[in-house]
Amino acid sequence: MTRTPVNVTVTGAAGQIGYALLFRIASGQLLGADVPVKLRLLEITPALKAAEGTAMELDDCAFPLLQGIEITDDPNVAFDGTNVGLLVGARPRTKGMERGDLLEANGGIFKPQGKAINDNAADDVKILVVGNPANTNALIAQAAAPDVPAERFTAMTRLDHNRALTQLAKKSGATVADIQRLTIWGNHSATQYPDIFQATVAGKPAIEAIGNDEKWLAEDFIPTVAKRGAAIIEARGASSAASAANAAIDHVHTWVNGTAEGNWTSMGIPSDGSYGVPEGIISSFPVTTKDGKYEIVQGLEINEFSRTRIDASVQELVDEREAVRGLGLI
Ligand SMILES: NC(=O)C1=CN([C@@H]2O[C@H](COP(=O)(O)OP(=O)(O)OC[C@H]3O[C@@H](n4cnc5c(N)ncnc54)[C@H](O)[C@@H]3O)[C@@H](O)[C@H]2O)C=CC1
Ligand SMILES: O=C([O-])CC(=O)C(=O)O
Repeated sequence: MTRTPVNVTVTGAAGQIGYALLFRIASGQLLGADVPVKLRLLEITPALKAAEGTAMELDDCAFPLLQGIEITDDPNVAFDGTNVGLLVGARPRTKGMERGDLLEANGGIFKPQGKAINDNAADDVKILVVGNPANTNALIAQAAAPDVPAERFTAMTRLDHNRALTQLAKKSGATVADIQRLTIWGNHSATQYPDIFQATVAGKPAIEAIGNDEKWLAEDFIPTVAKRGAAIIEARGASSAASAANAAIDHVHTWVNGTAEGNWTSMGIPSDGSYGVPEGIISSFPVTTKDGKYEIVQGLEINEFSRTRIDASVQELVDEREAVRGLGLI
């Protein structure tokens, strides 16, 4: 193996998503079956021992691509030379809690981590924020990293995208592989808007594939996707973990390796003002990726049904930005 290993930092490594994520990274599913990796695990001091346990298990897998594991409670060490940073560590939402409740507690985590990324990461660093509220946590980290290009900070809405794919596949009697051009717009929260108006199912418009059932769209599909996180908490007694880890793998893999011709994905990215989304907020958009870069899909027609819902979710992001500004976090 002659390739230089890629440094991948995972925060919250001893948590439930960390446990579902690290083994997949080490086995080559994040970056490719021929890309060696070095892992840096960041945890809070009381969780270091648990992180060590996970590292022992990683050792015991004897992954050929895994060229080192470092465990630390110091963000400056964790992000030293980082090429890919997965910011997972945060306080998960528990029953009855909305994401807004988490802004302040998690802001205190993402500001110092953004600074550590700014001061220590590799020039090509790519950041995915998973920890909730993911979009605004990404904004906080980005604001603390003025020397890193803003577009390197992204937030995860791929889990929402994947959830929407399956719901649409079930309704239309197709498989997820038949579906293209689905979009999640806005915030990773209950206001998010999963948009099927541009989507196709086995080549035909998705709206036709669901028998033009707008009632299902408005009253079933959208709330099911948008509130899936809460439904998982209700069912499992804990927030989604394996599916979240899977979506993180998908997000970074697509960012690095590209979208398929004719298709796109959804990523939370800093808005450039496209589709009337205020510049600077980290909102989910339809994006294509190529050569490690992403671009917002332009020129889509947004109907009235979609416009209202995109605007509502974007407004929530604007309000979250105001809230963290008020707290001095950006
Ligand atoms: N964007 C998305 O689609 C999803 C986001 N999430 C979010 O992901 C986050 C993590 O979820 P879980 O792994 O289930 O939580 P968890 O509680 O099992 O693990 C979180 C870990 O983060 C660690 N941590 C806390 N503060 C830290 C800090 N300053 N530095 C490093 N590590 C720190 C904790 O010690 C803990 O081990 C939560 O915020 C959750 O809401 C979960 C599912 C989907
Ligand atoms: O809802 C939560 O707290 C966890 C999460 O983000 C999700 O499953 O989408």
